[in-house]
Amino acid sequence: MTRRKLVAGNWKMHGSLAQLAELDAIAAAARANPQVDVAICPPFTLIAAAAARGDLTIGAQDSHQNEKGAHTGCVSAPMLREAGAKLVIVGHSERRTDQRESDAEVYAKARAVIAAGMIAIVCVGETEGERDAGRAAEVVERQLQGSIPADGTATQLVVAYEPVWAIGTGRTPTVGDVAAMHASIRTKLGDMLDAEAEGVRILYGGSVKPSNAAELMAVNNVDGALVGGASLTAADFVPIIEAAARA
Ligand SMILES: O=C(CO)COP(=O)(O)O
Repeated sequence: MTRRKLVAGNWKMHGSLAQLAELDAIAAAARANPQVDVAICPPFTLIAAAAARGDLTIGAQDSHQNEKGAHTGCVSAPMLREAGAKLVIVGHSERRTDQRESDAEVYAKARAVIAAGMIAIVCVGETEGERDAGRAAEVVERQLQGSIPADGTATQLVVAYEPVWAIGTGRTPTVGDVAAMHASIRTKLGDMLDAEAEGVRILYGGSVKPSNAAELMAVNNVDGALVGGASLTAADFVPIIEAAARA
């Protein structure tokens, strides 16, 4: 099956109204490469302004699992949808660490995002210690088992494999290690989702840059990228979009 590649930028806690000017060239690159899906996930405060431009798919970086309620400081999936978000990252390792999010919470958030009519990008990935101990595949399989809704909503599901030790470090796994992990994720998704697993895109994330994007995007079962630092400027992000388009 051919899966459309998705290149999504995660701005994390970066950006400003002024920085939305970067979206001019990013949206132009998205238009010039229609075979690739492109999205930017800015902080909550910028979602509405970014989406109002109308020229680029905009997402969010987290969602509460409930639709509404007494949860000071939180934002729900229907609120994100109303602001213009089309997809939501859930279970990023920074939230699993900083906010101590469990697989069960990530599962609930993914379900909320899907129920609100958006795409959930569910992040998984091992720490360096887990990889060194030979447990990377086992850890990722456990995260998938606990965080992925397996109830017939696979068309709104994307998985992002982000090895924690590769995020923001400039280090990446070997192409062989990425291929092995993405194949093992595909197999696990097959166990959980049956035939629908073939349509689920598996993104690679962690120090994706213009210089390594082409080789990463060419790996079997790599259906795009979740990009942090290199998504903050069009100068870095556009070549990654172009590499995905050529892969
Ligand atoms: O965490 C990431 C995307 O969600 C990856 O971040 P970097 O691309 O900055 O390594």
